[in-house]
Amino acid sequence: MSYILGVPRYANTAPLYHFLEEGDGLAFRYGVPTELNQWLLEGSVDLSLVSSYFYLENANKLRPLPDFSVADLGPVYSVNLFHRKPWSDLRRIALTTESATSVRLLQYLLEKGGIEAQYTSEQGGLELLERYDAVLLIGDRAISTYFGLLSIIPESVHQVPTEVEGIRVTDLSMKWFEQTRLPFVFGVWATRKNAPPPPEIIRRLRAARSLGLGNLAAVAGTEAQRLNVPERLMQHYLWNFRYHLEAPDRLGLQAFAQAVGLPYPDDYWDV
Ligand SMILES: C=C(O[C@@H]1C=C(C(=O)O)C=C[C@H]1O)C(=O)O
Repeated sequence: MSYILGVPRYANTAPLYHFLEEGDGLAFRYGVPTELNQWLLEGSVDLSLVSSYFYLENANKLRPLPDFSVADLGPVYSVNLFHRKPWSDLRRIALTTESATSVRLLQYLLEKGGIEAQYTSEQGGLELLERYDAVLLIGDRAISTYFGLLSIIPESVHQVPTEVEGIRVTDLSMKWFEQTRLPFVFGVWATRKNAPPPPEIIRRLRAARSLGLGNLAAVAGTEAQRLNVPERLMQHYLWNFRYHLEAPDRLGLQAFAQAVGLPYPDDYWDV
């Protein structure tokens, strides 16, 4: 019987699993974050990336690893609200079905700005702007859509446009940073509370992460090809993430819990 790891098939987690080998008691199950969240809770995966919001909601049943995250400080580039109207005029919003965290983050940011919007879960891309004021995309789809709008890849991050041909791109993580000056944690890796993670598996995960981050060009090359975007863009996208749930990230997670009215358990596996 293999230990089953829930893995999102997103470029942003590739540095963690690119060098992780299946076999020898370990198997992968791929899904989008909303699927992984449910699979972990119901027991069809043993250890998984979960949306940070889902973890906070289910903290009585789940416990995270102490040092694994998908987080960033400032822009993330792949949790994007695409819209034509200004932020304050947004009323009807189409939401990705893949995410728990960013949906809640968006609602929080709009409510905080006194904006009352209607939210509908939809699968799709920019064509949804024909029927909605805004569309929220995450992960690979958000990166591909953003790249699709750019005619050139800027030399400097300060030249990345936030509006192209009338379509505005609001990076939710950047908005969070402007308000809090803290990192934002999109995902953590967790098990069910009654099923501690085997130390040997964690050792393999940490070794794979070291290799992935140490050989980021190789990871970025594979992911750039898969998504058909330039390697330079993929490299910058990946090195911008924070994968170790360090003290500032935990503060960010705590602030997010507070923002959405959930307790912050501060309870991690000692592994
Ligand atoms: C930053 C991202 O992180 C992902 C977003 C998640 C969410 O919003 O629920 C969960 C896990 C992360 O891998 C992204 O996909 O763009």
